[in-house]
Amino acid sequence: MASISGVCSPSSTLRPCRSLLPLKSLRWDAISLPIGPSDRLRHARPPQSIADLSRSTAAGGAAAEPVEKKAGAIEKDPINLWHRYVDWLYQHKELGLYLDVSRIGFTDEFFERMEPRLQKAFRAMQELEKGAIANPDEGRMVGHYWLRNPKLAPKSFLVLQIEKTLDAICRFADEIISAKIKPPSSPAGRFTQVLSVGIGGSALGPQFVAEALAPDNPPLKIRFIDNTDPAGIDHQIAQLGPELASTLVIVISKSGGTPETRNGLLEVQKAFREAGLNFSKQGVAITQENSLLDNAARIEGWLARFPMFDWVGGRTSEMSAVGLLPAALQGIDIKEMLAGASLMDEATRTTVVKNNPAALLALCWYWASDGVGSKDMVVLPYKDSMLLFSRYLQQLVMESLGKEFDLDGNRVNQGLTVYGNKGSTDQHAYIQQLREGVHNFFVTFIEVLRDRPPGHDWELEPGVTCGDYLFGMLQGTRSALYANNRESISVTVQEVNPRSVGALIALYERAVGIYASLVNINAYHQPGVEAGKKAAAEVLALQKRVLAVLNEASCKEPVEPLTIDEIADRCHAPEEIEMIYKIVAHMAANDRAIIAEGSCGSPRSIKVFLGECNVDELYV
Ligand SMILES: O=P(O)(O)OC[C@H]1O[C@H](O)[C@H](O)[C@@H](O)[C@@H]1O
Repeated sequence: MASISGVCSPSSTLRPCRSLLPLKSLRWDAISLPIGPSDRLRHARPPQSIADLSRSTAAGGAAAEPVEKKAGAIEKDPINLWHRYVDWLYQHKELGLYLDVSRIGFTDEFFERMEPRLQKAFRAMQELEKGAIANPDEGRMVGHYWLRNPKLAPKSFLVLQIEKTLDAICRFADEIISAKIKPPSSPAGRFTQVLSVGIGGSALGPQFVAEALAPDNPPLKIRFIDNTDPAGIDHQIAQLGPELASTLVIVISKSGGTPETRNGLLEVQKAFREAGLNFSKQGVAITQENSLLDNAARIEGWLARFPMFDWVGGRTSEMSAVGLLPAALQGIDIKEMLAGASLMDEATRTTVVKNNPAALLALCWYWASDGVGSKDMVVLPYKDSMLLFSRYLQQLVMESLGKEFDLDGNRVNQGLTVYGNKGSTDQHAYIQQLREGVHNFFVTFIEVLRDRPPGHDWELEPGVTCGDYLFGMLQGTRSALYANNRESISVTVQEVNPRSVGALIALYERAVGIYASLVNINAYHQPGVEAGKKAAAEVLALQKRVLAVLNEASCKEPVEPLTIDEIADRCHAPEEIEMIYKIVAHMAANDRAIIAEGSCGSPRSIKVFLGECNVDELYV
């Protein structure tokens, strides 16, 4: 197809038609929203203080209760602080994991007041583990805890399913690594690369674990396609180059119908065709039985298919085939990951709050963010390999806790914002603001005691190693923040290994579940995600209508160029005029046979027609 992008070239600048209202001029009382019974309480006036904020949400029906003003709770006396540290320090001996909550200033009264609600949360968790429908909106059980202890699953067929799948994963990974299963036309004679295609919960766990645990020379190297960005996909495929012939493509999607993942698959399949390779001999699907993906993989005879279970949510799927197969292919000991998670699960089942690290975390989050997400959680692992932990937690925490309604249907707009990268790198980026700027966060430090494998360390100056610096940076930042009343939690592990990573995942999964109970929300659904997906589908449907209208006008003799207003009119979508302009600009920038004459900066001046019309083309 001929394509001319006219003046809508990349250098054209798109400007808003009118200057936007400065944010400063927005006033609380100027915002008028539809007010329902619970809205009325929330919107009556802006919250004046932390306590007000909690109260107003509680009044709206949420489980959040007011917490007292916190300034007085920050202990500054070093000896008292040491006592607080010792009194509250949690240790899991077998895992070598510590949790220090001493730099969160909750009071004994708060702890006692929360006790009954924590007991309620424990009971809810026990029911969940026994197979209750813990995700009522979707009518689903929530069973990720069974994955690391199948005997807990409430039905014997579930136990079998879990055990059978784990065996199949181990066997398949062994056969791939040992080249018992080979790609048909690989010069290497074995699979050397994994290309994982998936998004959200079907990517973040495998990405985090690969970064944290893959050995320097894994049996198979892994790379990811986790978006529908064509340039990103091209980059991954180009990086593989001729090694595409030795690449195992794992397509991961619980639903089997996520558009980004489908697109990634179609792009990869095209690359296989162009390279003269047979995709089905190198493709593996991880998805729910009978999903679109599962059916395609079965009909096309892909190399293997592994199940995802209805009762495992995407963001808690790292210990299912989703996380275990990619990990096993990189030579990561997945049984150790499961063992670490299982040990942590046991530890977080205790109903003695002080001995339950997940309950302590949930309690700290509640205290620090007033039970309404008023402060963000900055996650700072001081270890490069843990870089993606915050990104992984972002989905686990924010998709689970970021909810508009509570379980009783009250509007609560709950959530807990998570961000962070790693220390000490971030000390040279944004710690300045954390120390001195807006006080809207609390920190979680992740400390790893072992700097390097034994026998590799050396002193770069007398008595001091490189790792000592990292340690010093962490401790220094923790102290400096606390001195300025900025609270923090510290989680310490001996080293980053499959066991500790499994334990950390399990710890945060449980903490999220307990916190969700404390604020009375469903942690296991994601209704908000659907709105964006629906809107995206509508944009694509509109694009087809635009193309149909343009095609008709461009098939006329002479060709009839149309203004954006005319296109909107002929699409019977005058209210979509801005979106139509954006569709035209996007297609024009991508050599899509659209000719847009005029200036992109003046949308009304544009006249559009197709470089080629197709009388037979059906766009709708
Ligand atoms: O695994 P899939 O069905 O492809 O879903 C991938 C992701 O899709 C959505 O965005 C959900 O909000 C995520 O929770 C999910 O992990």
